[in-house]
Amino acid sequence: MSERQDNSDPDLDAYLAELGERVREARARRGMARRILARDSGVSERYLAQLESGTGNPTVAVLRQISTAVDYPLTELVSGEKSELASPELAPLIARLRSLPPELLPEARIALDRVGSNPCSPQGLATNKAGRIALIGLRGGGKSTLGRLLADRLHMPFMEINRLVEKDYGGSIGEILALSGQPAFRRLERRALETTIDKNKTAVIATGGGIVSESSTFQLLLDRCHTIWIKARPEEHMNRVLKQGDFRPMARNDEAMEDLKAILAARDPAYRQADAVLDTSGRSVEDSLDALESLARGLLR
Ligand SMILES: Nc1ncnc2c1ncn2[C@@H]1O[C@H](COP(=O)(O)OP(=O)(O)OP(=O)(O)O)[C@@H](O)[C@H]1O
Ligand SMILES: O=C(O)C1=C[C@@H](O)[C@@H](O)[C@H](O)C1
Ligand SMILES: [Mg+2]
Repeated sequence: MSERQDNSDPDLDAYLAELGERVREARARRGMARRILARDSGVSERYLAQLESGTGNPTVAVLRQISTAVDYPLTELVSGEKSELASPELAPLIARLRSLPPELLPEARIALDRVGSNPCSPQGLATNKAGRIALIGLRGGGKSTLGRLLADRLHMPFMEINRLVEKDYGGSIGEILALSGQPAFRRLERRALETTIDKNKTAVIATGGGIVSESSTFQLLLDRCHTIWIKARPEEHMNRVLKQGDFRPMARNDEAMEDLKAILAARDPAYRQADAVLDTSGRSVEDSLDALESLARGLLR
């Protein structure tokens, strides 16, 4: 990697500032603290900080290491031109189509044609969701607290994806991320979701905050569950996460609040795709639960 030799080119300065912003956003969408990206990419934390602030002039090799670690296309990182892969609506669709065996592609095309010609089709798709309610959103929103209580009220099983992942792996989420890394965690998360959907026609499912960062897993969730985004003000997310004794996916440092806001902003377009939204800011658990129950009953009707 090379340091800037001079700063006399305003166009280059603007480009490097935008490049830094894109790296930061890709990192936030994955919920990776800078320290973790440094570990996974092999690029020093200090250099990443420089790059993100627009004062580093990275080589292509360095950008390639970063793009692999955050699993974001190198060409988009460099060019800033958003292809379909950067669109939160299109990317999961494309990922889903790519994952299909070739013999199913004609059937997929026919299904897509039907969506285009039949404005009532969302109702048809909703039947795939059966009686499953999935709660999504950043840590501390209240997915576990409210999900368990909602399941009691609706007389449904309560499933917690992170707990299923831990059971499958035989260790904590922290250990999975430290010992096996993000990609392994995302594969376990996908498997836990598939099993939960296969085994439960009705359930309240609490997901991990980062499930939206893996397009194909998120698309599966949107297709097969009624989804509700449980949100709160950034300060409340932070206070609640702190009370639980760890910071993930933020880093334990002075930038934690900045990280949290960046993660929320990067994931906002994905979280917004939920079928309903519940804001728990400044509300009691009981009050939020009542509101959640009425949203859930509305979706299940
Ligand atoms: N209105 C509210 N709704 C839900 N939880 C609330 C509310 N007000 C305060 N809380 C508290 O906030 C915390 C929410 O934590 P919880 O573990 O349920 O969140 P989560 O979304 O499951 O987070 P994670 O992604 O870490 O699993 C709990 O300690 C809960 O008591
Ligand atoms: O928001 C996130 O990126 C995460 C949230 C947690 O539930 C865990 O799933 C993991 O720490 C990642
Ligand atoms: Mg939880």
